[in-house]
Amino acid sequence: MEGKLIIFSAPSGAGKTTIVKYLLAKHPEKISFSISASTRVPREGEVNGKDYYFISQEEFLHRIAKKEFIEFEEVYSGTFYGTLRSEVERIWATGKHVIFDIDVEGGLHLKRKFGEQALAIFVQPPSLEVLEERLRGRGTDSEEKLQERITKAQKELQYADRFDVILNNDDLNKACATAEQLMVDFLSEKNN
Ligand SMILES: Nc1nc2c(ncn2[C@@H]2O[C@H](COP(=O)(O)OP(=O)(O)O)[C@@H](O)[C@H]2O)c(=O)[nH]1
Ligand SMILES: Nc1ncnc2c1ncn2[C@@H]1O[C@H](COP(=O)(O)OP(=O)(O)O)[C@@H](O)[C@H]1O
Repeated sequence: MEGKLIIFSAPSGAGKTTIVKYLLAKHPEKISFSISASTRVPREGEVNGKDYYFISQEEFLHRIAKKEFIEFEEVYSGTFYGTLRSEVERIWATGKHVIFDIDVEGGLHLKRKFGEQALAIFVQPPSLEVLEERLRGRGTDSEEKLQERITKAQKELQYADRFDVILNNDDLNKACATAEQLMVDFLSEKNN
């Protein structure tokens, strides 16, 4: 059985992981997280097979060759991320819908591929300055990586209007409540 796809995309630091985690905690019976494969080094507290499937670049390239990805990207120089077909099928087989935390290009790629079966939400930070503050506050990236994320964010913000919905994440509680409503409405639509 095929379910639906709920896609959250945004520049790094906009708050998509926080919002996705909120929805997963609140609706575990409806949705399940698409665990991406990544060649990134795990952050403090991240668990292999829960946050990501952390794999080597060699294995990633091998899986590209075997056509195991629905989409993949070199999101930051030298770091690959990708959605495994097996992951989406595994979740659908449990009767749940799939929720994604994925970069802007990847989100648009999935939307193009799945059309009405997917809801693509762009999480909009109040400003680039606030985005930078949030990234610094999170404290997970070196100055170099932070600058790379901010440069990429400037480009990504221009793609917001290609998404089905733009979700403002100024007040986190409001953003979570709106995201929940959007999701519940979309999942209750029958004809897609
Ligand atoms: N295209 C694509 N992007 C992904 C995938 N998984 C994660 N990403 C994105 O890669 C970027 C980097 O993720 P991460 O290193 O976890 O840091 P974050 O930016 O703080 O969430 C984020 O924009 C993620 O949403 C994937 O499977 N495909
Ligand atoms: N509305 C908000 N107001 C203030 N801080 C926020 C808000 N949303 C998220 N954050 C914080 O900003 C940082 C980046 O959020 P995160 O969810 O990791 O973003 P992303 O997954 O888009 O990179 C985290 O430290 C998070 O707690």
